[in-house]
Amino acid sequence: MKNKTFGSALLVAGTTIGAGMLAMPLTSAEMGFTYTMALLFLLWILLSYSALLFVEVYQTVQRKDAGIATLAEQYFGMVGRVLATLSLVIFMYAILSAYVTGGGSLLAGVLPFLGEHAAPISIIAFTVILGIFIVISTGAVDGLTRLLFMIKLVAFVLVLTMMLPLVQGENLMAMPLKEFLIISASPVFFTSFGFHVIIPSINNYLDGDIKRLRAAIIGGTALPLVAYILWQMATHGVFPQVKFVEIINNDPTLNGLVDATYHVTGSNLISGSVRLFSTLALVTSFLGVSLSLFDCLDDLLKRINIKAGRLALGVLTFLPPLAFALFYPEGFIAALGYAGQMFTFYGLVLPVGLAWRARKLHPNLPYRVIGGNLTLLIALLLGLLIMNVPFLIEGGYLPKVIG
Ligand SMILES: N[C@@H](Cc1ccccc1)C(=O)O
Repeated sequence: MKNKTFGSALLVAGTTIGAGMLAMPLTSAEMGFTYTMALLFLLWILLSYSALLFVEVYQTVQRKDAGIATLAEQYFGMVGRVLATLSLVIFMYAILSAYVTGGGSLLAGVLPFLGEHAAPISIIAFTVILGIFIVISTGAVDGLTRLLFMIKLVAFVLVLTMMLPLVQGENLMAMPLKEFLIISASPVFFTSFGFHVIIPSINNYLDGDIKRLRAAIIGGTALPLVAYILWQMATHGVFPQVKFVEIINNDPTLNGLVDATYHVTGSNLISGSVRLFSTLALVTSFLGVSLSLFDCLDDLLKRINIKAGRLALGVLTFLPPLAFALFYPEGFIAALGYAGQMFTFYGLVLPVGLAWRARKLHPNLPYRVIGGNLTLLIALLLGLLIMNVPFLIEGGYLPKVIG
């Protein structure tokens, strides 16, 4: 594979742009575009910062294939290893089960001749076909992601060329309908910028070259930011806020949004493009998360001195989400409810802790993320706040949002 840094940046962007992007406009409909922009920038900075903290800490690893849980053990002992492993593995199994279910039902839609077995067959086919690439190698996943990401980009540009000309300046001026919506919406936006599980895989893929890892992360997070801004501008700008809120109250799903855009643009092409785009968003994010889980399990097995082959690792990666999707969907839906919390833990609280310890033990590391202890503290506090937002909404302290 020629330029691995470019490929890694696309793996980051591909993992990031997933289901979250589709949920975001529904979550922020009542918030108005200005506040939406503010939240996008703030969370982009926060999550790029935490990813770069991982890069900083990766300068101190002993093996280039060390996983996040190995880093946690290096700095926080067995407690760190166990907490990191649990939050990573449960998070990834839950999100993969959701992706397998979603991908399966999309596939079943084009295979109706399978009759009553369409759903399970499609779920299995979706997983096996994509799983093969994971089992082959990271290079194979890189190749497939490049291809799919390009098609995804074309579909997205098509959506934008149809929607952006209809944007009206006054729609973008809308203010939040309730106070503190920006806080309520933060977990959905936060998870939308998530990709951190893939850092160990690309660190290994780039042979532990910190400069290239850093470049891949900066490039790979800039792309989603631009995509999210344009997407929010299109959705917030096409509809007056009252209408936008009405749409999502009638059907708070992507389908509702697609139908509404179809009415405004009068074009069938828009529904097709949004559908193609959302399918590919799901697939590229699935590829990124599966690759991450595969490497995370490898890291765990190495720790307990089990040498598993790629096929066995593939089975361990895909069998549980398949089983959940086929036999016990309630299980992963329950786990998914806590996905945001698990991600805030390993994606923000943990890297802050790691960097804090690493800076004490290795004060002269060549690369250091800007900002000192105060920045670490602010990031930690924001992480703790975002982690508690669902409880604050439940307790009635914050307004409810979709997502
Ligand atoms: N950002 C992904 C979700 C995700 C979060 C964290 C890690 C990996 C994936 C999405 O929007 O769907």
